Amino acid sequence: MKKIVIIGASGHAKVIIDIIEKRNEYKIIGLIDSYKTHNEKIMGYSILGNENLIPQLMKNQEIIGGIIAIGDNWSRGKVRDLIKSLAPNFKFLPAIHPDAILYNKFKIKQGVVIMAGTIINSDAIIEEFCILNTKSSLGHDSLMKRFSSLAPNATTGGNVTIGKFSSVSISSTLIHNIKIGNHTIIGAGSLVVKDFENNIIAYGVPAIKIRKRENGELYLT
Ligand SMILES: CC(=O)SCCNC(=O)CCNC(=O)[C@H](O)C(C)(C)COP(=O)(O)OP(=O)(O)OC[C@H]1O[C@@H](n2cnc3c(N)ncnc32)[C@H](O)[C@@H]1OP(=O)(O)O
Repeated sequence: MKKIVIIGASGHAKVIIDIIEKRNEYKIIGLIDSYKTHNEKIMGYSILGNENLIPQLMKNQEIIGGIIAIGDNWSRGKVRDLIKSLAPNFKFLPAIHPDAILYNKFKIKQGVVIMAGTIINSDAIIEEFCILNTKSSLGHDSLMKRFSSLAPNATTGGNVTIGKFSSVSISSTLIHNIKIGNHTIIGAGSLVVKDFENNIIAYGVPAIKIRKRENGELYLT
């Protein structure tokens, strides 16, 4: 079985480890994390070190790549860029739960994570490194741009666009034809009935613009 690492050691990483174990396609040799203690164990897997260790693991342990298990969209992008610069041949694998429902011709791109109970409907496009969290639902003909995410139970109607690095938070609903700009956060439990531009936080029922936000501002603390 091909060997991989998981990058990240949070609760999100635990859910991804469970997906990999269920699919039984890759052997996880350990976790990569910059913040947790070396050799600390998560779900039985040791933290091996930080991203700088990856070139050595590719050479000595023959890992082929791994999955970036970082929920924050901006941080996931930064870590992807770092690994790409350290190890250009590292394969950024997807993690797709066997109980996700994907339309027949769905194309899986690198780094995409799709969790249990998610539904992706016909002709929806999901770009690289997006997360579709537990029981989220993406409507037909919708587009999720790179590094965007749907939190658990987030739902979109058909023909929706979610911009780069943007996040639709837990249990929010977007009606059909909505367009969300880049780096925008739709807060938890919102009902979105109009478009929102780049770099804002919006929430409520119906959702309204609350304030501006900078690229990379935290939203999962
Ligand atoms: C598996 C997983 O766990 S995946 C992660 C799941 N979690 C999520 O999706 C949550 C994402 N985060 C959110 O939705 C946050 O509420 C954010 C990012 C939109 C807003 O966060 P902040 O700007 O830090 O808001 P903050 O917490 O300081 O609250 C400010 C005020 O807005 C209110 N508020 C914050 N979010 C919302 C919301 N979604 N709806 C209504 N009111 C809200 C707060 O109650 C507070 O009100 P108050 O001033 O009267 O006390």
